[in-house]
Amino acid sequence: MNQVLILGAGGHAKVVADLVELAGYAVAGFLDDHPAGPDVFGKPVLGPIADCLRYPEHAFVIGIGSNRVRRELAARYPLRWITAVHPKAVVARDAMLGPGTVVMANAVVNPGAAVGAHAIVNTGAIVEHDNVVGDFAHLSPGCALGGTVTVGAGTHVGIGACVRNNVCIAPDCVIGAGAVVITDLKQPGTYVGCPAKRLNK
Ligand SMILES: CC(=O)SCCNC(=O)CCNC(=O)[C@H](O)C(C)(C)COP(=O)(O)OP(=O)(O)OC[C@H]1O[C@@H](n2cnc3c(N)ncnc32)[C@H](O)[C@@H]1OP(=O)(O)O
Repeated sequence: MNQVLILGAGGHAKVVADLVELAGYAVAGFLDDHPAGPDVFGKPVLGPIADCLRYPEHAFVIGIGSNRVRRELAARYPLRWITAVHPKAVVARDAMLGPGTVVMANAVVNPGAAVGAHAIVNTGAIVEHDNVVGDFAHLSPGCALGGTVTVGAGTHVGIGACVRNNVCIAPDCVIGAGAVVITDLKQPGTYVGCPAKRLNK
């Protein structure tokens, strides 16, 4: 059985550990620069993240919710990244999931969809047919993308947000909790409300 180490040891890392084990891997422990305690989810925190290079035999996954941090860690460390799918997620047989991507319980990834590397398809998120979801994106719990939606790399779609079919969202956007996106969002930025509008801050 593949031994997996998880980068990060916070709340998201716990959920990742749970699904990684349910997906058939053995979680050896966590690496975190500022852990809250010596163990998480019954597994030890073995050291800071930079120690990952001391474990060439292990496979890895990043259990950190920040899209920016996942991007930085993936660029810094040339590790063997697993893709992990919760056994109660539904992933079409032709859907593509990149390395480091996690798909959580009750999420659905429908036919023709492609999800990039180190993305998070969080609990109950719906990735409809022919969606293209970029690297380091995060689809929060309960969000729904209509058919043929594109979500740019590094974009965070907030909890419960909806995106109309055929809409394209630029990279590095934040879509607020509960937002309803009905037109293309061409500029990076934070968008909230129904219909979603750019937040001027
Ligand atoms: C398992 C997990 O937990 S996964 C993570 C799930 N979490 C999420 O999905 C969180 C998504 N984040 C949000 O919705 C945030 O509120 C953001 C990113 C949109 C905005 O956050 P901030 O930049 O900190 O904005 P802030 O809270 O200061 O609000 C600014 C304004 O936008 C409004 N606003 C903020 N969020 C929303 C929203 N989701 N919908 C509508 N209006 C909003 C606020 O009421 C405020 O309005 P005001 O200026 O008229 O008072």
